[in-house]
Amino acid sequence: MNQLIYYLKTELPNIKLKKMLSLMTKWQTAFIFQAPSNNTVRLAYGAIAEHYFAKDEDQFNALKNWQVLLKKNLVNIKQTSENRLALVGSFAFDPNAEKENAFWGKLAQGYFFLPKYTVIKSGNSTELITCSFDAAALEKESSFFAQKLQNTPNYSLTLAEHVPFTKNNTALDQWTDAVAATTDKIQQHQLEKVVLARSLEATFSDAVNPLAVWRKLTLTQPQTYHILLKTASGSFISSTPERFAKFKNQQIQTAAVAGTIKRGQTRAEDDRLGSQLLNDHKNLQEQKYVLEAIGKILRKQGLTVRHSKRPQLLKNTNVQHLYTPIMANGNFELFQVLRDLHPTPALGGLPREKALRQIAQVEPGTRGLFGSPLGYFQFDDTGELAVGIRSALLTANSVHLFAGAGIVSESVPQNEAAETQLKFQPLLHVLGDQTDEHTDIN
Ligand SMILES: C=C(O[C@@H]1C=C(C(=O)O)C=C[C@H]1O)C(=O)O
Repeated sequence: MNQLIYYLKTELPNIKLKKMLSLMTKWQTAFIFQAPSNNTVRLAYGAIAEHYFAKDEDQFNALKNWQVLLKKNLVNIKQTSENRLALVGSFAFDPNAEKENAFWGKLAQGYFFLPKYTVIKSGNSTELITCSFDAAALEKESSFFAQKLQNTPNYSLTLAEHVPFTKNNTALDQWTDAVAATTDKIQQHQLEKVVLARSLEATFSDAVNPLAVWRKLTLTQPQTYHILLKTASGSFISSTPERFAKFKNQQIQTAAVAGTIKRGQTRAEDDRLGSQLLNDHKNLQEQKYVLEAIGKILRKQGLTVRHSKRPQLLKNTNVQHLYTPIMANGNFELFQVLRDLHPTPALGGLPREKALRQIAQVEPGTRGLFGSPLGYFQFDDTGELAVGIRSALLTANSVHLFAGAGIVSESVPQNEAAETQLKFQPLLHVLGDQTDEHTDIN
């Protein structure tokens, strides 16, 4: 694509998020990104340019090349100083995956797009960035869209259309067998850690509305990211607690998130479980593998790496994790660092290639976007990506949920199954599931 793309940034009056969501129902391609405890929401409507990764493509290199090409063709018609135009979307977990799952459709290999309209809402200030191939039409398109936003009715949160639903969870026995076989291999020192995932399909009597699911997740999971990638072939939604990378000039922030226990019913029980986790050998081992691997990768790129010695707790509504924020400074080639980091042993394992082979062998299908970096790349070389866990693919009446757990030598298959069950809870709850599953893990 060698056409010039003109863009214009304007400030909008204060508009409610509900209106922004409401307007989004009309767009086939859309994206929303909100980081934890951050009052900034990025919303993208429509694609003016898009990139589906090809099978076996080096996805990080492909995105880099596409970004460079677009950058050459972007024209800021007002030359306003700062603007936050960005490519938005998701990579795939394993572009070389041989198995397939038809439900991923065109999203299987990952997808990024340049939005036609970008709305960034930070508190009371709202910015609109409009892109067009037609410079003469740009101002008109921008004000027309702004008007539509203001005149749209508030979005209703009704999820009634989602119930009742049926779940298909038959593969659980197969999954615990895979965990047992993997634990054996780890005990025989063939591997150190492997993260195994399983999926669950929920079928509804009616189409599931991805925007209602996104909104409900923001209300029930306040401590996580809230990300939605909406396309004609399905919507991927993630309420992940895990940062993959937040980057700007000379700095990358990432995190080791690994090691999990349930939340307590009371404050005292919750504290007890938290301190149990902070002192649990098996979970500390999971955390250590991730932290050391990330540190090693960043140092190899010549970066100075800083993090605390001991992990802290990251508390979500249904689970608490061991968590170590990591800061790296220095000169770096962004896409090289991202390629080297993915997948960290929080989603893949150690040693990486062997763990990925084990995953490919025992998991029944492809992970698609589950566990992949998803987020945005601004053209000023800043941006943020999260790890697409606590996630689901929504296609018409059907929702495929995914959850994984880190397997190490002390893993007990039933406990790992319970851990994945807990990780399904946030989405199941939002989808209207009332059944009380057995979710004990210790
Ligand atoms: C794989 C998932 O989570 C990952 C595995 C964790 C663990 O094994 O303790 C914790 C957080 C994530 O890094 C998931 O939620 O699906």
